[in-house]
Amino acid sequence: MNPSKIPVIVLTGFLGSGKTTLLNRLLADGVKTAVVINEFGNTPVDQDLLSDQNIPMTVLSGGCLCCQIKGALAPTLKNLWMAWNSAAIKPFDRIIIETSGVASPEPILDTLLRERWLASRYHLAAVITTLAIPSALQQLDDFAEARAQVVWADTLLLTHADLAAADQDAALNKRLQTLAPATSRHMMTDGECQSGDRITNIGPALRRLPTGNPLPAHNFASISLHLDQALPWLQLEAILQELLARHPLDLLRIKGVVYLPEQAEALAVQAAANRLYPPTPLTIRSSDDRRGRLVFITSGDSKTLAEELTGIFAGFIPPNAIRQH
Ligand SMILES: Nc1nc2c(ncn2[C@@H]2O[C@H](COP(=O)(O)OP(=O)(O)OP(=O)(O)O)[C@@H](O)[C@H]2O)c(=O)[nH]1
Repeated sequence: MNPSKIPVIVLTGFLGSGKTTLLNRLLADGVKTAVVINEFGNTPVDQDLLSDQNIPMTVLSGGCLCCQIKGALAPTLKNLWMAWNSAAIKPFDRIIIETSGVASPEPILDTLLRERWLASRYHLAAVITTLAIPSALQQLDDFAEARAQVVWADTLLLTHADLAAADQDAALNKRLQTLAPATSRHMMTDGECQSGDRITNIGPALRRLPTGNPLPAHNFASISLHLDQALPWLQLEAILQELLARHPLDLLRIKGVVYLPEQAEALAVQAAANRLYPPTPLTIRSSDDRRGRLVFITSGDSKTLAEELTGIFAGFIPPNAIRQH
């Protein structure tokens, strides 16, 4: 690694596979880090899920860094470099870019490696891809983006190991042996390597240059809504479970920040691969307006889903509170 360049880690992986969970672990490892978070939905949520809110953080939402908002990456990295270069005490020693869950990493790597201004100031230290063991095989079958995330990885982190059956581990490893035979793999639970290895100690493999052949356009849509009124958890949980049951294949991700009438703190709400996770309390922030927000990512018919959401949440959302893209 060239010590005069700022290292960049690209953290990618399919929707809900554990990128933000891992990012929180990496932020706790003591290296001063600036974070660039890319979210597909136009109502960002991830920044509220980070345990450290006092770091340089840029949120690029409403599309993927690999396509719709690809042009935003270079100016963001230029601004970060200007801030870094002009500071007597360096505000960060590395950058982690968390891609959206439906991003293909190749165009992002292309920007980092081929844009001369960036390539002379930044060093691509690693491409880390998370895959949730219980759902990864299906996602690899269904989505070219999930396959691209594996193919471009230096390190594959097989997450949700605590929820995986032994035959799921074996089947996924067999598939990865074909897709990316030379790439190291590590089992993870809640952002921790089961082997005890530190993720940042895992070096990159030989890097290929991107080919410049982009994947076909994404077939995903996101719907976001703002909740004017706090819903009791039991009611919200029943609504979300019902939605997941009605859309077992196409409703790929739900995430959001909600408020309950019975509780002061906001709660992070998460569902992926048809599993609703227990909600987790977030620290109270001065900017809290006690308006909840939920983001739904679908590979199905977003118009129908938006109509369904309007019906289900009627009474809790103001008019025109649902946005699609
Ligand atoms: N049981 C279990 N849950 C996990 C593990 N890793 C992550 N999760 C949970 O899975 C859900 C999704 O994790 P995130 O880290 O937000 O996933 P992500 O890849 O950042 O999601 P997107 O950015 O929306 O694509 C959260 O509720 C996490 O707490 C794990 O190893 N085991």
